[in-house]
Amino acid sequence: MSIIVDQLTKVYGQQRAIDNISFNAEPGKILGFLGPNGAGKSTTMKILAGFIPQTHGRASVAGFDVTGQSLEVRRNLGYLPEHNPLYLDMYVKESMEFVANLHGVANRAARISEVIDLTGLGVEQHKKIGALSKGYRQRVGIAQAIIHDPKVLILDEPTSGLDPNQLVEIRNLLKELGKSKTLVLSTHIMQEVEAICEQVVIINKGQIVANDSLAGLKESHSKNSLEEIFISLTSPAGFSVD
Ligand SMILES: Nc1ncnc2c1ncn2[C@@H]1O[C@H](COP(=O)(O)OP(=O)(O)OP(=O)(O)O)[C@@H](O)[C@H]1O
Repeated sequence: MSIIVDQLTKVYGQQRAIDNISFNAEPGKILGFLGPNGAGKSTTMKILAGFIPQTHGRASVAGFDVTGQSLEVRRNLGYLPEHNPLYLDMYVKESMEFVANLHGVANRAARISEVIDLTGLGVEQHKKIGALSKGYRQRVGIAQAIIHDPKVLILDEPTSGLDPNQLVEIRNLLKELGKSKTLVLSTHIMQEVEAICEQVVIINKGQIVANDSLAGLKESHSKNSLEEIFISLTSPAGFSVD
């Protein structure tokens, strides 16, 4: 397993943002990490990326412990944080060079143009990031996450802000990346999960309420769409879709 989350808990002050959660992810099976606003998705992803420490429990990425082996974790992980923080004053290509340098990427120039092509940044590559539209900024974030060709990708809402054409392109890219890599992505777009994810983990109020294959989840809840299943598992008591 390339990602192992084992009884992980994060407490902020009085609040348990995630509460004793466990799940695994493996290469070749894109895992959709779903949950309502505030459920604990970003918190979990930040712990996996070594950005914040957990309160209890363990997690590993590519066989390395996120607490004790964070350098090895970073080498093997591409992470797109929520809100995609970028240096707005940098030019697109300059920012790619900066990140490629940090990772010690070999054949830098060739790899940068390969990733610019893969993420469809070609036409915008000479602009400053601050001058890009939201969708193109999102592409830069994805490009930076994959520049070092990591084994594991954790992408927090990678398609947020994309128009329908861009959505299709980026989904195809993610699908391609997910064939060989371990890919976990969070999204609020159920259609996206249906289109590219094989595994689904749903978290609600810090606790896991579903962990199954997409097909298995549909079979065990005699509901037609993932949206209906999501609502039945996460909506406040008394609300359901009929
Ligand atoms: N630094 C922090 N300090 C205190 N509470 C926090 C902090 N970060 C997150 N939380 C709380 O932890 C809970 C989980 O937040 P998190 O960002 O992980 O949710 P999420 O599932 O990613 O939500 P969204 O879909 O809205 O992005 C929320 O109630 C949030 O307010």
